[in-house]
Amino acid sequence: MLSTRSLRGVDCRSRAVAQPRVAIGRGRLDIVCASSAKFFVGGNWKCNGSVANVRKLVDELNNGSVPKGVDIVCSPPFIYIDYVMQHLDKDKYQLAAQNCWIGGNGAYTGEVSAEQLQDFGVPWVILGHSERRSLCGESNEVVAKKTAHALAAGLGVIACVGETLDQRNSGAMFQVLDGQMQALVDEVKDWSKVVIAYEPVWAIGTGVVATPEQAQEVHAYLRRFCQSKLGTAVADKLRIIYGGSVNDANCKELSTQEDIDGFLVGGASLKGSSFVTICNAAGAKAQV
Ligand SMILES: O=C(CO)COP(=O)(O)O
Repeated sequence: MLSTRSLRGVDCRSRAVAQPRVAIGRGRLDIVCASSAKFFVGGNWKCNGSVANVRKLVDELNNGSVPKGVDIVCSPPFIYIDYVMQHLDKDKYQLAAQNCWIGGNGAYTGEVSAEQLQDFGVPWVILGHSERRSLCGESNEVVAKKTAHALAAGLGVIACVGETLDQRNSGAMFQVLDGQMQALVDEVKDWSKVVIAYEPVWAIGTGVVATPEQAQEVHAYLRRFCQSKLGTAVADKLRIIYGGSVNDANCKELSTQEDIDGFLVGGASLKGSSFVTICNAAGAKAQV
């Protein structure tokens, strides 16, 4: 099936935009792309949960009706991964870790390697979340090297990027995103198992969600960045998902945006019914 991605006005910022395969009128440049990329919804449980409420959440998720044709990934804290793997309905949900070590196994106390995740059957890992960047000092280069290592170990990577409010307000947003993305471009050879999560730091856990227009502007920018660096084929297939105060009330409108290919959900992923609703909103777009 073919779908259309639009680059409104082909902004700007003097970025080279790869030649579209089809261009049609009204001042909009429409790029026809193969829509083999499934919508993607991740639930990042962060450092939340207890044995009792992880059990409850797993039950709620298993009882929920979620659309086929959407990749849905749950990311519990490491300590609950085994339980979740044993009990979560594998026909509906996949698993992700929230981090992994930058290299292979060895004397790295407290770390979990990508090889161990792969060995244990965890197919995805979230890397470069802003909480790890700010609280654990992970630089763009560290995140990129972790990403390359995890991909080489066979995992899929949800790589997070995003600006702080100060960076946005001071006009440094695109420069910050460029730095985060360029580090990935420098390290990653095969993008087929990468999902980019745009998570503006000011929207994470604040209840202040980006407007659909704000999110779309950045998603389109990130796609153009990838077009110019990696080519149209890679950029069109790359899933760029949005995270930051996504909930069951705002997900539908966000999902209608052209370049929003899914969500990375924090707080609302801890409530089974909300997460299931978000997965279904995404499913509505996936079936368009
Ligand atoms: O950080 C996030 C997902 O990784 C978003 O968190 P919230 O949905 O709680 O804002």
